Amino acid sequence: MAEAVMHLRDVAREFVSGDETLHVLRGVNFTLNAGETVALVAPSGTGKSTLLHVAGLLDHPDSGTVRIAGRDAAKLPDGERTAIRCSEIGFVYQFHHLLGEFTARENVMLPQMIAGVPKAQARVRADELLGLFGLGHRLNHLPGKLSGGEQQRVAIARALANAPSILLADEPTGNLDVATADVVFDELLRVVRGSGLGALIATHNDDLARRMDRVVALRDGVLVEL
Ligand SMILES: Nc1ncnc2c1ncn2[C@@H]1O[C@H](COP(=O)(O)OP(=O)(O)OP(=O)(O)O)[C@@H](O)[C@H]1O
Repeated sequence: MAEAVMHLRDVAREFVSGDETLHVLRGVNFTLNAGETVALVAPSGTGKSTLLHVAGLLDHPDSGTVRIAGRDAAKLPDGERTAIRCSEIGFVYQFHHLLGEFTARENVMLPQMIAGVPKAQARVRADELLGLFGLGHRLNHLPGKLSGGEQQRVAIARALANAPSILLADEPTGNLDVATADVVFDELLRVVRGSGLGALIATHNDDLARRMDRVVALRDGVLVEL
């Protein structure tokens, strides 16, 4: 049986605005297994980012459990949550969010160095990851000198830098033109499948969703399997 890398149970999240309460997540149950790719689909504004942020330990649920690496991370103190996030979770956003004053290589080295990896080792891993995305000739380029597709490839490489067990991605190719999105998405799936981690990837694109192993949809605050 596949090993679960993440387990969400009865996860709820609401936002209060004035005298109105928006129940975005109403009891999400979800298991992500090692080695599987899962598409998260839902109309805009229904809570995909909220769910990814709670699953990625960037936000707290109001109730429920977020089990990662055998522990309920939702209830841990911030320092321990950060440590789990750093070692277990890679996050890719729709916009690359690379640090503009650092080269592609340095952007991929940084999370490793924050995790305590020696500089020389971090550099080897950065070069290896960027090579997997065909960027061996762009190592010393600043993000501003890269194309949109290249920037997003660097952001994906950065998310994988600390060899996480979970990759979470929020519309990772949503900001690219259709042809580039197609290629970058296939590269992402190839590298993810080659590394054996579990990936939950939000997308509005049905064609991209179909390339993944499973598709789940967020409907009225709960996840349903499609
Ligand atoms: N911090 C917040 N405070 C108040 N409301 C919020 C907050 N974060 C999100 N929301 C609301 O929760 C709902 C879900 O937002 P979320 O960003 O998760 O949607 P989404 O499905 O990711 O949308 P999109 O696909 O457009 O990015 C929206 O109505 C949004 O306005």
